[in-house]
Amino acid sequence: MSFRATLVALAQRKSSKEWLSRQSSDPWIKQRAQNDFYSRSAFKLLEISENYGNFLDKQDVGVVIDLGAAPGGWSQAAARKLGWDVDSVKKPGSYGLKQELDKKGKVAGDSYDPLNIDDLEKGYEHSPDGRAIVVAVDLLTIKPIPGVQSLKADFLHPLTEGLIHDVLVRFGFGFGRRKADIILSDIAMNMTGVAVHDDEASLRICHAVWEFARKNLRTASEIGRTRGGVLLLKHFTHPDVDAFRQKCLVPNFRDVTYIKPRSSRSESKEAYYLCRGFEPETIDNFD
Ligand SMILES: C[S@@+](CC[C@H](N)C(=O)[O-])C[C@H]1O[C@@H](n2cnc3c(N)ncnc32)[C@H](O)[C@@H]1O
Repeated sequence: MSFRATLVALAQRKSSKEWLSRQSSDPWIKQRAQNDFYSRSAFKLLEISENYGNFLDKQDVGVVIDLGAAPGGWSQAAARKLGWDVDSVKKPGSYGLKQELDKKGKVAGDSYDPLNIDDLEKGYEHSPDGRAIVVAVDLLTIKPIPGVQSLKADFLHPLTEGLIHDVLVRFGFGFGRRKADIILSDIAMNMTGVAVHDDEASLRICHAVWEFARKNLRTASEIGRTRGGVLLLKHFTHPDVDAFRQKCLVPNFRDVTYIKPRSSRSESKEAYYLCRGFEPETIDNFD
């Protein structure tokens, strides 16, 4: 092995050790093992809900939309709060995955199809316990989760919003429930390392999620609670994000709170806006 290759190998070994040591001492990762969540992010959501009025526990919540949901920790945590239970599931399935079959007719894998039109599958049957639906959207496949209808799609694709409505109608939540009580966005795009580009991309996602919420979130008055209509939005710190908060979020929600959860690594630039009590200045109909 050359001197340079040895150095690289040593550096890799050192960073692997650091990573392993961080993983083994991370309380959230230990808790994940105990609670069987697909990701440590589940604890961020539970922590935020518990610290801010237990918005996931409200009995009137009928629809939660989880954007950027893979591998599925938030969706799992939300579905469990909404009364879904692993044992109550009758039929596993998912919505919108384009599965590819091999020559023998066995599932060989799945692929990304932004339209997801031709491959609707029957999802979980409703549990007698589950009182609400979670619609999870991600570019990546989400393993089946009780109470969660997964949609493998690009949230930024113009047709994805229609697909989300389709899921809501399909699973029995009808016209009165075509809007969400809670919209969660933990979307994180792949960072390029070029700050200007990454900042722009992250702000673009914030605007897109806000536009989606503006049209698809139930208002506090429709729900009948002053802090009803919740948007939890991940963002990455940079100078323009505060202007976005002031312009788009503050005038349309009763409370907008900046949150850096304990379970979020301190070195990470990520933080959240928790927006409660949706009372938009103007409401558009999406029909
Ligand atoms: C931090 S992860 C989400 C973790 C998730 N909340 C959990 O609890 O498991 C961010 C996700 O955003 C997704 N994402 C990024 N851009 C997206 C887009 N345009 N549409 C849908 N999902 C996207 C990524 O694929 C990734 O799975």
